[in-house]
Order: sequence, then structure tokens, then C-alpha cells
Amino acid sequence: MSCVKGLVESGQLTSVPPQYIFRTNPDQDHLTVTEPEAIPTIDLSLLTTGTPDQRSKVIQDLHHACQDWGFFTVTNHGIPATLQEKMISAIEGFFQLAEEEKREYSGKELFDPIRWGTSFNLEADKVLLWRDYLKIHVHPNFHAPANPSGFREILHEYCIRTRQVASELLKGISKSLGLEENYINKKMEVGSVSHQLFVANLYPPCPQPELAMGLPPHSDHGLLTLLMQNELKGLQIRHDGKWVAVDPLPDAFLVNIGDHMEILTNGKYKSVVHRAVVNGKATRISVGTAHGPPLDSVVSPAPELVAREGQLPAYHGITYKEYLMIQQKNQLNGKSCLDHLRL
Ligand SMILES: O=C(O)CCC(=O)C(=O)O
Ligand SMILES: [Fe+2]
Repeated sequence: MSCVKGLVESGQLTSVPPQYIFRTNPDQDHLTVTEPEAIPTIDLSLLTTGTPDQRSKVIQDLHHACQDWGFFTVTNHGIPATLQEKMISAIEGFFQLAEEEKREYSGKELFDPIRWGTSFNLEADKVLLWRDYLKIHVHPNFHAPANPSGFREILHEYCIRTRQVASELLKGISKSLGLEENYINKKMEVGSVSHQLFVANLYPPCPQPELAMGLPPHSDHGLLTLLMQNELKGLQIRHDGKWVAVDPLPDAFLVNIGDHMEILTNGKYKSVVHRAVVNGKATRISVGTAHGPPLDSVVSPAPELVAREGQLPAYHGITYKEYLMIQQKNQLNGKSCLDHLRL
């Protein structure tokens, strides 16, 4: 099975091979293109070092963003733009390695520390996706490919910094739920044994971009995903029954609420469905870090929230590891994985 990069570079591809033709549902495919300003924006520096008034305003903004969108942009996050650029270049360097070298990481097992591959799950995908990937388990145990040179150091720094940002956001989100600031961080053991997965997506230029799909509609596992990309757009999020094309602010991070935040909050903060479309111009790269609970922890609705709202738990608990296995063994399909847990 060739990766998409190999396919595109192998010759003059003028049309999408049939196995990549992805049919979208025309009834659901209305696209709105939104200015970056329309998407909720969180200035992280105001949350961490702002005045009490600024902090409460950001917490209110987070509440609105998590409840009404499940998605927001984070600016002034403190991660140097140079580190973001180095991370993207390191990813380019990895994908440019000889196929033979990358194949060393083409393991089939979900929990292999480093996996390089194409599409989503070749055993389950009925249609191939216009996407190659590199997935690395980076916390609590750090892993990195040996090449290209410098990759390991950049990845290590990048993962520490994104974990710090996620942890600050989780403090704000805890407050926005009326919980103690460290509630989610403590419960999910963020920073000590919480799980972090690094995912780099490579979407080579496509001769008929409207016929292929980079990543089909899905929600992310975990609590939060922090995403950045090179200069090419492609992310679309589902909002108010429409697809919203996201045009990120320079250097900003895009943050998705993941399925485990939805479970933990008993559905108050829902994970957002999103997809990645492809383009005909150039290779798009996106880099996500999924910040989840420890692999062996059972996530279920927070008793404090359920009791306060006078609700019954709406999801049953399973371990994060089990959840990952279910999601990754099937085709990516909207929120079908989370649907299994609804009570
Ligand atoms: O490429 C993108 O913008 C989205 C990537 C994504 O949704 C994912 O890796 O889960
Ligand atoms: Fe995603």
C-alpha cells in the first residue's frame, strides 16, 4: 500500500484513483466561510497573568466557547513561533525520509510507540483518505524517531510546552464549570501520568480535491486537542448544522473539545465534529496533540456536576485505553464511538 505522498510523487496524477473517491452527504454539506474573528478566541496570557477582571472575562469566554462551539482559538499562549516553525519543518523532514526508513514505523499495533501510515485504519477504511500520518505516544513515556536529526529535541520541547498550555486551559475550563481550578488536572492526573498523543497529518496536493477527503467527520478522543498547521487551510468544524471553514490566526492554536471532556461534563461541553479537506495547490501539514487522561483510568461523568445539576449520568465509564481501541479499530465516523457509551 503506497502512502499518498508516494502516490503523488510517483508520476503525473491527473485524477483521483477510484479507491480515494469520498462521497459527502449533499444534504449536510453546506459550507460557511467565516472570518477568523468569528470563532471564539481565548487570550491565554489574560487567563494566566491577567487582572481578576480579565481572568473572569476569559473564564466566561471559555464557558461560551466550550458550550456553544466545542472549539476555539488560543492566542498569546507563550509557545514561541520559532518552536512551532521548527516542529513543522521537523515533520516535513520526517516525511521526506526514504520510504524504507519510515517503514520501520509502519507497525500495526495501536499502542506501538511510533506509527507512520496512510489513511486512518487500512483494515476498516472503505474509502482511502488523502492523508499520511505520523503518530507518537509522547507522554507519560516519551518516544521519538531517530531521524531526521534534531527531531527528538524539537518534539520533546513541543510536547512539554503544549502540555503546559493544555493544563492552563483545563484550569480555566474547571473554573468555567464552577469547579475548583485544579479539578480536571487533578482528576485526570495531568502532567504526571496523563496521556499525550502527537499526531502529524500530511495532505499532499490532490488533482481533484473536491473528490477526496483528508480526514472524514469525526470528534477527537481525549479532553482537548491542540492543533496547528502550516500556511494551508483545510480544517472545517461542524457548527449550527453547517461546516465552518477555519482560517487560523497566525501562530495561534486551534483547540477542540474531545470526547472525554464531553463524558466528564456529562454532555455540558460537547466534543466538536470536524473534518480536514484537501487542496490542489500544495502539501498541507497539521500537527495535533491529544491531551487525555491516563490510559488505565475510567472516565465517567464528574459526580459533582451530575449531583449539582440534578442529572443522571448520561455516559457509562470505560478506560481511556479501551476507548482508543474501539475508535481506532473502526472507521472514523462522526461521534459513533462516543455513541456506544450513551446511557
Ligand atoms: O488536519 C486538520 O486540520 C485536522 C486534523 C484532525 O482532526 C486530527 O488529527 O484529529
Ligand atoms: Fe481530529
